[in-house]
Amino acid sequence: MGGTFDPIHHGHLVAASEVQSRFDLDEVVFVPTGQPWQKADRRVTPAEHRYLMTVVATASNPRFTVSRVDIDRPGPTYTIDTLRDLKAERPDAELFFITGADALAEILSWKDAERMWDLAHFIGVTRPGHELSGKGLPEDRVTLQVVPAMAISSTDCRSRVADGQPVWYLVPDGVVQYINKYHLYSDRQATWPRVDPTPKPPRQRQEVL
Ligand SMILES: Nc1ncnc2c1ncn2[C@@H]1O[C@H](COP(=O)(O)OP(=O)(O)OP(=O)(O)O)[C@@H](O)[C@H]1O
Ligand SMILES: O=C(O)c1ccc[n+]([C@@H]2O[C@H](COP(=O)([O-])O)[C@@H](O)[C@H]2O)c1
Repeated sequence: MGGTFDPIHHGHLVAASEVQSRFDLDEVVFVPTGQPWQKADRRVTPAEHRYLMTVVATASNPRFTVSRVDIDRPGPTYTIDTLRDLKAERPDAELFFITGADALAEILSWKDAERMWDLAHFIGVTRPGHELSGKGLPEDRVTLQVVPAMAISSTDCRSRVADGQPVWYLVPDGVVQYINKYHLYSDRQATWPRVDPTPKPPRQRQEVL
């Protein structure tokens, strides 16, 4: 499952868990994006923070792992490269790519979209507020899957932190604590690519989380 994960939330985790169970997958690999080129118009938290929050969020599930392939590859992140890198690491694996309804609707705008179908089977999952459709996509390479509705977005989580609202139970507890520890989102200063996951001294605004 690829994503910017800024931050990872329970919508991502429920979707991944549901698809793992439905398709009896051995492993769900969470792949945080390096440079999400279709989000170039907004600030994105340094990749190292997003990667570490994803590790924290998935650590307790033995079937969940996190890959660095996208954050270690220079340049814009393209799923065609993600799939090639994962296939190179796991030559015998059958790959499935999990994507939400909103992302699936844009998939034909992705780089080399027509070449992706040979590399993985795509699972489009339901997401509140978005219509799930496989229209225009190859039927034998795309499966639509209903998952429990979680009306959560990373955008909303970031806004809540910035506004001093809680994100408890929208994201895993460890992610709340990670956000608090590194003061993410509270002052909107964590901009890519200035990566500095070094703990900063505690500040007054800690109590907002
Ligand atoms: N609540 C959700 N339910 C189902 N799928 C989701 C949900 N949130 C995100 N996804 C899917 O997870 C993948 C990664 O999403 P992403 O990291 O961009 O999260 P996001 O909440 O959409 O972020 P943002 O609000 O910053 O755009 C995408 O395929 C997206 O469609
Ligand atoms: O390959 C592309 O051109 C492409 C364009 C936009 C998004 N993606 C991938 O789609 C996944 C979800 O992306 P996002 O931006 O919604 O978090 C993530 O793995 C991205 O790398 C891929």
